[in-house]
Amino acid sequence: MSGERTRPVAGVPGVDFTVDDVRGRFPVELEIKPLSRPVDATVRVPGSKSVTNRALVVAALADGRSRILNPLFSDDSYWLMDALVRLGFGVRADREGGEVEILGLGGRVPNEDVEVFVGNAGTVARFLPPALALGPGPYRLDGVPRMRERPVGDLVDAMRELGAAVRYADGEGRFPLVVEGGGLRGGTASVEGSKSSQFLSGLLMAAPYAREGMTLEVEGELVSKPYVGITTGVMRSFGVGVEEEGGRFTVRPAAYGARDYPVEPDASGASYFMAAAAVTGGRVEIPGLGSSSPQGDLRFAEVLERMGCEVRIERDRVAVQGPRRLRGVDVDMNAFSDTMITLAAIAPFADGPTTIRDVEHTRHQETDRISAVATELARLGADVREHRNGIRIIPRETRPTSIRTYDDHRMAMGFAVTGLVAAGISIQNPACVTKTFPDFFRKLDALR
Ligand SMILES: O=C(O)C1=C[C@@H](OP(=O)(O)O)[C@@H](O)[C@H](O)C1
Ligand SMILES: C=C(OP(=O)(O)O)C(=O)O
Repeated sequence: MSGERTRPVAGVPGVDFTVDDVRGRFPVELEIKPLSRPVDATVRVPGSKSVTNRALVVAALADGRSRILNPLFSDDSYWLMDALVRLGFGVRADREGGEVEILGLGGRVPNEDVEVFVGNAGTVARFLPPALALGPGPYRLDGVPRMRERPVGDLVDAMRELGAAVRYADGEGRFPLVVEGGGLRGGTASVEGSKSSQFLSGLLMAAPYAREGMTLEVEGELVSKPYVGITTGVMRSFGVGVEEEGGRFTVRPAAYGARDYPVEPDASGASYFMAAAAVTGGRVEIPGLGSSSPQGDLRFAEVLERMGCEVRIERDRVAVQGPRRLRGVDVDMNAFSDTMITLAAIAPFADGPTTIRDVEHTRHQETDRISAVATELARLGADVREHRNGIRIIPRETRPTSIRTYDDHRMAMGFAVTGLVAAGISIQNPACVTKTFPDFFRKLDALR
């Protein structure tokens, strides 16, 4: 699992392994051998983490049986499914068949007095508390040690404004939390958006079942904006509309309808393979991801285009052809910062500096990402300038390096792409990829 702490899990019917089992199959360190020729591949990436975990929450709140098709099976979705089982929802996963069935209870949470473990999944940590306020409670939520450092206070403040009884079981502003339950009054609340968009998304998904409906006014600059569009899109698909006007989101009392819901491939996961095409001057095609995708991380393809790649985004696929020489870029990645590490990891091979701006919020994620990237790029030989909210990378010749990943899946996946072109790269603790992409190294190996 993502982190050092484990605890007994309820187990998800149809999933016959634990997160620890999967992690145990990885070596302590993995050497990445450079490719002997440019990449030329069609890569099927797993279902989107963000869409999967929204669909699971909304399906549990809907009335009746839903099937989530092509869901992501990884630590982050496992912890959500495990939580739903503990809470008393009917969940049946079929990994081979690529689906999860959820029996939703129309806004009711059946079990009281439940302990929920969220791992290091921001989506589980921030999406469940508002939904749990609807149940009888109490619900105690905890995660790995890093989750105890990640921000949640802005969510708790907004929940309290909406009439939810929620308290900190340990330190103020941090996990673990206790949600007392008893229903959600709703009404108007402000929610701070500058640390994470997940607070707003979590509140919106529970909003239809608040007695007075909900109006949320975003305070501060909302980071990772496209994720809110993913939230409202999933809600709309399950029959509930969100009115949005100038940073004000209104949801009227309503009920989700159960349905079959297909999950599109994960755009953040796809970024590593697009980057592989870019740095090797090769070609990669990602089927199933296309121009109508709500995933902001698809904008990474536009960054590659600015770096000299030829990019085609069609209705149901994305194709990237790498250039002979990659250009450095200056880019604001606030809206799609999960691909920041992917860009940083190929920046050493551009013909000039790359500047990544406005990503201070990534300091609160799996690790302090700006600092982790700066440290490892410097160890790799690049000339790096770290700023409070960004980073500038000036390419220099790379040297063999054992990359530390700080238990951050994106550090492991990003720098594995570096290893496809630089000699002597190995990845420490490669098992951390199980957070969102357990199969990542097998897919990377298939590029050979
Ligand atoms: O809502 C979501 O699914 C996510 C929102 C983003 O988080 P922040 O809003 O905290 O930046 C993103 O980094 C994360 O991987 C997934
Ligand atoms: C920031 C990420 O995850 P989380 O959902 O835990 O915030 C991520 O996947 O890059």
